[in-house]
Amino acid sequence: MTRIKFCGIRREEDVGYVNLVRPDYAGFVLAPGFRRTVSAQEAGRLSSLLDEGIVPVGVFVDEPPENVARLLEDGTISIAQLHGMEDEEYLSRLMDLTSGTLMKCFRVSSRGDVEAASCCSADLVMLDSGTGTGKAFDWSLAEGLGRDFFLAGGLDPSNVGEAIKRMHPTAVDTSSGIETDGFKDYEKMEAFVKAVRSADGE
Ligand SMILES: O=C(O)c1ccccc1N[C@@H]1O[C@H](COP(=O)(O)O)[C@@H](O)[C@H]1O
Repeated sequence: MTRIKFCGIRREEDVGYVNLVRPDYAGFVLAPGFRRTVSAQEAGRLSSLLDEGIVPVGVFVDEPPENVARLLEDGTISIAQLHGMEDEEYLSRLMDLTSGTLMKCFRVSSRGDVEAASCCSADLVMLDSGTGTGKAFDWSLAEGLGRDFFLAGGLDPSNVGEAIKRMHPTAVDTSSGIETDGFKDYEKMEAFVKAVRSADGE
């Protein structure tokens, strides 16, 4: 079964929707300055309201590794999604500070980005187009990646089925595609999960 990550959870109401619809992962944007940013303290509070089994993920952009490690170690998050320019040296420093799960995100605009993902030392990799822009990248660039990956970027209930059938990702990740007027939309979340399960069944 394809796993599902809903990102950009920022209100108690959103957590309520997540607990009803039950994706595998719930993402909190902990990088400062984005529309969906929440503080570490608020992420901790929201994460504690998640039903058991829904894994909290923190999204960071070039955050000092000590800060990322602290939130993994204190249980605020279980996975750190690194969405900036973090390189192998950064990953190695972070791995010295924590045994928490690391997911490196690659913004795909060339085959080189996909090749970098294939040999990355992080536990998990994500292929995306940007930082929650609602836009897809050219999926044909990702053919032959050679390892499991999370697929993100512009996924919504209308295209996630095609994405699964064509790309066979381990997990699909969405934020803009389950929002209306900038806020999480319960019906779109439900429709997204339904579209994923239907593609899995075909
Ligand atoms: O969503 C954000 O604001 C964000 C900020 C900083 C880094 C990453 C961010 N979002 C990530 O992008 C994917 C895809 O988003 P979308 O579906 O295209 O809107 C999202 O799930 C986050 O992982």
